[in-house]
Amino acid sequence: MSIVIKGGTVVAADRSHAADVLIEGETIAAIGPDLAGDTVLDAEGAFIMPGGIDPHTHLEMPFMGTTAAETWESGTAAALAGGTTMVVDFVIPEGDDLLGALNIWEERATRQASSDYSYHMCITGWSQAIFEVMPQVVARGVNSFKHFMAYKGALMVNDDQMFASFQRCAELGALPLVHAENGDIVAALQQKLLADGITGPEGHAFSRPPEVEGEATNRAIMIADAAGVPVYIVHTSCEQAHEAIRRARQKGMRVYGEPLIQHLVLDESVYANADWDYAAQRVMSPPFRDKAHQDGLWAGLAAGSLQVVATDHCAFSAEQKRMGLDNFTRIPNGTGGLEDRLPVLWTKGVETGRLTPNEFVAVTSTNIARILNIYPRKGAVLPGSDADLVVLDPKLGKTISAARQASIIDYNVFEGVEVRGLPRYTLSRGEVVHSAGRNEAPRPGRGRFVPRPSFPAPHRALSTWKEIVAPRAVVRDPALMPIGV
Ligand SMILES: NC(=O)NCCC(=O)O
Ligand SMILES: [Zn+2]
Ligand SMILES: [Zn+2]
Repeated sequence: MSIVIKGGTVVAADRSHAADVLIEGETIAAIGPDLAGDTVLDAEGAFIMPGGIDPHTHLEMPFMGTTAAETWESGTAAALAGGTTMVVDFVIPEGDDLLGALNIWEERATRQASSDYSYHMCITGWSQAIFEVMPQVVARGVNSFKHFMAYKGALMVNDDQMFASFQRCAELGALPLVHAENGDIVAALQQKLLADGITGPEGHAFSRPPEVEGEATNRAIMIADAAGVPVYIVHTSCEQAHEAIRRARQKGMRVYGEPLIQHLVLDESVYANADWDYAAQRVMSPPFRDKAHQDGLWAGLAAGSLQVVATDHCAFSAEQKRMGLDNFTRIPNGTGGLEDRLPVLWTKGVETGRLTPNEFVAVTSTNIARILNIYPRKGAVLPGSDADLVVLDPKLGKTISAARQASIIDYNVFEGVEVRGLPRYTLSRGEVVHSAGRNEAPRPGRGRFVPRPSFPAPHRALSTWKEIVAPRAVVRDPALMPIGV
């Protein structure tokens, strides 16, 4: 059984060209003119792209005394409806039990996911047990470890713990990820704001100014450099953090930055909204910033100093957000975006000329697959690649509305935004899993785990260079040395 996608323009990260795409089974078999297959999908006037990969989701995440309401079933269905064919979710262990947590995530995902998926493992403390189990996590296809510099008293790790974990990542050929905000200063600012009588969602933004993100980003990069490992900074939201990443890259460090679609499009004015629910539903960390920061992020994506656009999809219901009605520090942090990332980025990025279609593909799919070591199985339109594809129709549009979304959340932070560039078709491993205008039911259990092997090459390059430039004692002729007293 084969499928041919006919009449479209193939848009890859490096070029665009008119071609048909032939799919046999789960993979792309051929790309070229006049291909034939059992089933024909019309791509006239549309772009054939690699399916989106969201490298940053928290489906059913236990956090801040509750659990994110978006399930693996609804979240992955929402992803496919929006053209994202793979998600990478964060496993949060309790204490040292990394493998136990991985099993819990595996159970949920295997049962519910309709898109493909993979995991990052979170390091929320440090011990000999964690040191010893990290290779087993890598052996199970999880090659990235996330560190929270924020959320003091909960998920936060200190510099010495992070340094130890980064060194272990270097040994294992694994990639450390960092949530970079100075958790000590955030906690102190939160207490000061509450004492000053600021209890509403605006307090959340005041307690996390760009400086706390910039400082932590610089520190994370310094620690990664000392440990001799590349580093990936999640949800880069401001110029201070971007500047740190840009400067490190100019110095030759392998540092990656990930803006979110929310930070690119939504700004801090939401927290001043008179409607408490509206403001609280937009509480996430880091908070939304002003236009100057947004302009910097867009420029970084075009210039290549930032590589990835993610969502950090961590979606709580309106009721859950009300846990912080009289205290902003109790509002569960997180927003959604899985279903909207591609169309919003297309509309606000490509249609405005901030990004080319090829850059769009790079930051939503190809760069992510490369950084996470699953390219070209994912993130590519090439013979042999998984047939995870989006036929994106630049004329197909909608007004975003929670009332019509696949996500089960009862609001949408992009409510009312008009977008174009919707998927005419989404294909996951050769199967049409979404067609425009049809509300597909979730297909729990069809998604598959994508193992990500360790990738020692960047680490080896770094350690080779570090060895060459390592400090060395000067060998002096004893005959020429001054005589000691
Ligand atoms: N970002 C956020 O507010 N919630 C999800 C957890 C995290 O990534 O920090
Ligand atoms: Zn985070
Ligand atoms: Zn996150």
